[in-house]
Amino acid sequence: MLTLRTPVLVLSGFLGSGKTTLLLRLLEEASLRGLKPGILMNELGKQDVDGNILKEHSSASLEKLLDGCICCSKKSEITGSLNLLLKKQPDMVIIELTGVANPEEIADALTEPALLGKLRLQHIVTLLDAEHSLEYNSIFASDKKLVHTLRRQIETADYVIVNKTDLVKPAQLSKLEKVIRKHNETAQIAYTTYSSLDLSPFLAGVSARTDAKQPAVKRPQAGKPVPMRQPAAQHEFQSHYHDHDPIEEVRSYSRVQTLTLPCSLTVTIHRGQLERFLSSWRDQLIRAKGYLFFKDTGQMYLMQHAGKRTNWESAAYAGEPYLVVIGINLDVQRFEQEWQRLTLSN
Ligand SMILES: Nc1nc2c(ncn2[C@@H]2O[C@H](COP(=O)(O)OP(=O)(O)OP(=O)(O)O)[C@@H](O)[C@H]2O)c(=O)[nH]1
Repeated sequence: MLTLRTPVLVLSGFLGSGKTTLLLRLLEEASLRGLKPGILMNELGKQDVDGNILKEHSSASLEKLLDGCICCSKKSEITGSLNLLLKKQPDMVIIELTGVANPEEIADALTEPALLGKLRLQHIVTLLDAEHSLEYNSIFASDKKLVHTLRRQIETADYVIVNKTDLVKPAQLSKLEKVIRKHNETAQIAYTTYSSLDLSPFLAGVSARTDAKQPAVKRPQAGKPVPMRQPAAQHEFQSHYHDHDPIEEVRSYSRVQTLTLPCSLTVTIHRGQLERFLSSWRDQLIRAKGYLFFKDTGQMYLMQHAGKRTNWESAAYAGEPYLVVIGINLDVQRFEQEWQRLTLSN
């Protein structure tokens, strides 16, 4: 049977940048296209404000992770929530992150064994508040982790939406564009009010599983659609696409790629070799992890590689070993070739 992974659209951006406003527009557009999205919402507080707004506007399936950031305290719960959503067979999953979440952590969570092969990261969309974004670095200077997270929100996005343009002068937008380009040369940039833009790119390739019609959702506050700006590097951006799974039909255009590589039990590479291999890719690697069996110790290990560090833990995992790699603008083809060379020559 042909199994298609459910496409995932991640909405990131600092508090108040316009994520929920965009989500409501996406739900409206999805409804017009007869699509049934599932939504995972994460809020920092115990009060589910956005979830309540959403319920008023749409009947889309909703899972909530309240009172903690999805990429920190709630990380372990993502798998359960996404599996619950998947039971409702959505045509796509939209994840709205808290303002302080790092989207790469979500890419990481999607590679958990319980989700492997079920979901495909399609796009990471980051919203920026045109009025305040430029001030964040100085306002939050003492909070290095937050400054890093806000930068990663820009770096990992394949679409950056500069929202609330009604509140600023054009000169502010030029400054913002320079900052975006400093951190991300290839993302498509759109300038919007009330997150209003052509949403086709986010829903392209998503098709309905059932004939079930979703009730229409109400429009959020009106704003004129602003066409998506096509940067000169668009062609280059799209060429980063790589369809790893031959039976996969839904393409991913995300800058963040996830690769799952088999690593047969008969392979006899050593841990040091694997560490050297991963560190040779450090410029394009965000994370690598997997269950790997090493003949020299006769032991299965859970390997976690992040930054310059690789941790090994013996594991009781009894399935087929594999390596998951998460990269940014990763040369996927070359990575696969080098991986094959390494594992075949041993
Ligand atoms: N003036 C102006 N207000 C906007 C615009 N877009 C959104 N807003 C308002 O800004 C507020 C925050 O918008 P949301 O969509 O809730 O932002 P968010 O990113 O989901 O916020 P958090 O849930 O706090 O992370 C709401 O009151 C919106 O109506 C815009 O383009 N211009």
